[in-house]
Order: sequence, then structure tokens, then C-alpha cells
Amino acid sequence: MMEHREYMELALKLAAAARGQTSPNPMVGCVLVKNGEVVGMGAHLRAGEAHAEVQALRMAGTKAKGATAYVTLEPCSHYGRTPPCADALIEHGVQTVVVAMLDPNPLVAGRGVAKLKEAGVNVLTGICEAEAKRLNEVFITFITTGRPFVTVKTAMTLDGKVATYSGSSRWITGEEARREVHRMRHEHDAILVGVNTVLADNPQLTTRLSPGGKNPIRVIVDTTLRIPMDANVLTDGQAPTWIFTTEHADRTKRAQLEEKRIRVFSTGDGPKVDIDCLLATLGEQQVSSLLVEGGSQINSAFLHARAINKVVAYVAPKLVAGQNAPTPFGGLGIEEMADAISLMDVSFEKVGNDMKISGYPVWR
Ligand SMILES: Nc1c(/N=C/[C@@H](O)[C@H](O)[C@H](O)COP(=O)(O)O)[nH]c(=O)[nH]c1=O
Repeated sequence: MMEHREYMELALKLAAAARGQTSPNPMVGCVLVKNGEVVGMGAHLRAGEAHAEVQALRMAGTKAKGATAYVTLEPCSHYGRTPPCADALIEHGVQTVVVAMLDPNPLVAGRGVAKLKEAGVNVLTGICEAEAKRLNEVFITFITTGRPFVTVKTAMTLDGKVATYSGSSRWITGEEARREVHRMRHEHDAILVGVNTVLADNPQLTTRLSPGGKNPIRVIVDTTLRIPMDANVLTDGQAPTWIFTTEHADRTKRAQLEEKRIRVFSTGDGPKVDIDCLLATLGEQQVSSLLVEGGSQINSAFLHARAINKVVAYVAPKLVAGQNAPTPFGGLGIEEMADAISLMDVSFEKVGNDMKISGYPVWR
């Protein structure tokens, strides 16, 4: 007999299958079980389309009556772009609803559960809650702060370099790791690099490696608009490119860029682009997840702005040495080792011949 946990794990797997497709909505999965038999399954596939519960109820039909529903996120109780799921579960006669986590939106948290209970439905909450929260770390951050969840991704040699002293960097990591990075791009609403990376690598920042996926919005941090007009990100038409600059930028250059329908945002008259302001602006533009691919100046700026939610570092078993070779985080740096930014919930995973280390910075 499958336990509550096993059915919820199945619902979580269904939810995760739509990773990268549902923004700015969360990933949600639902499994309907009756007398020990799965009678319906569903996942939310795209914002504006049917919610997971509705998909599962459609599959179950009349078998939903008296069934138990396992849902990875509290059923919605308000009219968004689709009718409330709590009502649909009640109308189909579902007897018990097992919920992994309550809705993180403070405006609706607990309302769906309350509606179900008022209608006489048994409700259990907190089954696989930690896994459900980890799965929707992006949605939770975005809905509670209004800013994108920021992941800094870096790739370095074993001796901590992101390029040789001459700037050569292709490639540090192997095919598998780079393919995985392109999947990360698919999963993110936007990808950010500094203008130094554009000058050094002329990157495309698109999701090209198999199995492909959507191209994120390309965000370039460029304090004085040094970006070359013939840069790939300005000419390849593969994805929107937004530039964040300051009031110090050359007005003619700004007009040239805007003529090419490049969106240019100024974060004010500070010496550098204000990361806080950049994130607030991206949030207003409904960007719920941001992949920062450096380089070292940008990564350091995000670190000093305490604006990193997650770090994903690929370490390749290669050595290039060079005291002038750039490292993942540049800038002045932290003076005392005791003040180092530690990561928590760290995972270590071999990807091809490279080591992937992921974790969540602990901001004291
Ligand atoms: N050099 C490497 C990376 N380099 C990352 C950035 O510095 C590159 O400019 C960016 O990925 C280029 O984007 P593209 O044009 O779309 O391919 N990142 C990696 O994971 N492994 C590397 O070996």
C-alpha cells in the first residue's frame, strides 16, 4: 500500500516535469487515489493553462468522488486566470486532500485549505513540505519579495580560474556540464552578464545545446554603455536583450540602442549599476528567476549586494595557473576568512568529468 509520502513524491515528480515552462506560476503536481488505485494525475504546464488539480480531475471523471487528492501546493481559492481549484475538488466530491505546502502568497495562504474544510473535506498538510518548498524556491522568493530568485552559475578550473591570463576560456567544462547549463538557461526567465563578458566572449547566451528549450531574456550590466553595436546579443535576434546602465552613459549610444529596440534601463547616477534597483526593476517586469553567468566583477557585485540566492559552481579537473588569470568572484573581496560567505544545503554532483557544487549563501 503506497503511503501518503509516496503518492506526494509522485505528484512532486509530475510538477517538476514542467520545470522552465510555468513562470511566473509555480510548478504544481496532483495525484488522485481511490481505494489504493491511482485514478487521475496532472501537472500545471504553463501559466494561464489548467492547474494540476483540474488536469487530474479531468482524467478521473466520476472516479474522483470519494478519492484522496495529493497536491504539491495548496489548491487556489481565488479566481486567477482559471477558476479556483478548491471549488473544483469540492464539486467532484473528493473526500480527502493532502497538501505538501501552503500557498506562500500571504494574501491567500490557508484560504484554500479553509474552503475545503468548510465543505467537509478532510485536509492533511505538510507531507513532503521541504521537498515542495525546494522545488518552488523560485516562485516562493518571487511571490514573497517581488524580486527574481538569483542563481550565480560559474565554471572554473581546479585552480579556480574562469579563463587563462590571456582570456582564453573555451571550454573549461565538458559537454555534459555545458549542456546542463543550457537547461538552466531554459529554466530561467533571464540571464545576466557584465559588459566585460560581452567584450571578452561575445556570447549568445541562448539555449542551444540539446535538448534545447526557451531562450531567456538577456540582461547586460553596462555602466557606461561600452557594449559594441555589433555584439551577438544586439544583432542575432535570438532573444530580447535588456541593458542596465547609469546616468553617466553616453546619450547618443543610448539613443542608438533604443533605435534598435533594445530596452535600456538606468539605475540612477551612482558610480556603478545599482544591483538592488536592477532586481526591483526585473521583478516589476515579471522576471521571477535570474541566472547570473558572471564574469568575476558582476558576480562580486551581486555578492557584495547580498543578492545571491543560490550558487552553482562547476569545477573542472584542469589547471591553468596564472596570478592574473580571472577568478569567479573579483573585486576587493572579504578581508577575514571568518567573514567568508558560507553556503548551506550544499550538494556535490559529478557531471561528466566535472564536479558541480551547489548551495545557498547564508546571509548573516
Ligand atoms: N567557458 C565556460 C563558460 N563560460 C561562460 C561565459 O563566460 C561565456 O561567455 C558564455 O557561457 C558564452 O555563452 P554562449 O555564447 O551562449 O556559449 N561557462 C561554462 O559553463 N563552461 C565553460 O567552459
